[in-house]
Amino acid sequence: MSMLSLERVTKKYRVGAFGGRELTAVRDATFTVKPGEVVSLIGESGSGKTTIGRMVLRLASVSGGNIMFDGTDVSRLKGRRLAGYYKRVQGVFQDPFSTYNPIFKADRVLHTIRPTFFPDVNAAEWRKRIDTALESVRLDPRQVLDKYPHQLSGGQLQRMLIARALLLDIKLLVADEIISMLDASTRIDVLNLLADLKARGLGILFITHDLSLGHYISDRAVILRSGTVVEMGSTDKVFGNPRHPYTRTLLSSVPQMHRKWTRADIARTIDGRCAIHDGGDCASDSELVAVDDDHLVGCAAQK
Ligand SMILES: Nc1ncnc2c1ncn2[C@@H]1O[C@H](COP(=O)(O)OP(=O)(O)OP(=O)(O)O)[C@@H](O)[C@H]1O
Repeated sequence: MSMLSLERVTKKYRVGAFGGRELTAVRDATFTVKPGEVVSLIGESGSGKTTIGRMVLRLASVSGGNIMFDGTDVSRLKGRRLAGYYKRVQGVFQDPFSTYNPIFKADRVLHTIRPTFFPDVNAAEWRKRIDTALESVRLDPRQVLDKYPHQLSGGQLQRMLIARALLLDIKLLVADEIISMLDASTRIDVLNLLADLKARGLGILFITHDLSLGHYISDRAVILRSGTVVEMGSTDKVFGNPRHPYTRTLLSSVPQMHRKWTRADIARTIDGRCAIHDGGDCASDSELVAVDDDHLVGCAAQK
């Protein structure tokens, strides 16, 4: 059974002077994440990836559709049930430095969750759990505890945030561009760590603009273009036999690892052939069509 399930999720923001205009950041997004599955959410800058992650984490409201976690509508959770949700679902974001307050020691992020989530666990037991969580993200407690953020590397801070998520015994991690800012060797370490966590049954929504990273780690890929899912399915199929011209454009630019996608890249995809209406009229269908088992593609005219 799917653990996380998005059903036609839409997000509209009010923008412009006095909020007079509406911007649809995400339109009808539908996909799932199962336990032990890594799903990559891939798209150019501004395609709505972070907005989806924020809605899953309840940091942004949903304008339409439903986000279900283990059969419960996430947007209806309140009070203790919402706290229970955050015990199972946590996010880690791009810039680890911005998550830490420079005036406090970094391990404060590990200590402060005890009173909120585990008031019955005593200090000695909590300290043991911290050591175990740090060791499972391959950090040596003696090297990282009692240090200020500026005394630790970006990779160590990022791992400490993952350890924080593990202390909560989460089932789903929303990882939003967590390795883009790390150097190449640390990036591989953190990817390997995510692979370990997945092997232990953690579901991961891995948000990235970088297809090569998405390919490396994920079981399934969801390709977002301007807020709309244009292609999704098993990573091997989406990457091995991309059917949407936008996915093809993204893939053809893979060697430029850290480049962010621009409007011009999107415009170029419109010249490509549509996998659904090959040679015929593109009708801007909003439904994705199955082209293979676990491989869905949208009409190339979709905006
Ligand atoms: N709070 C907000 N108010 C208004 N518009 C917003 C807000 N947050 C995001 N947007 C807009 O929604 C769209 C999607 O943004 P989002 O940050 O989700 O994209 P992204 O794919 O994560 O991009 P990036 O890779 O650059 O982080 C963009 O057009 C963005 O400008």
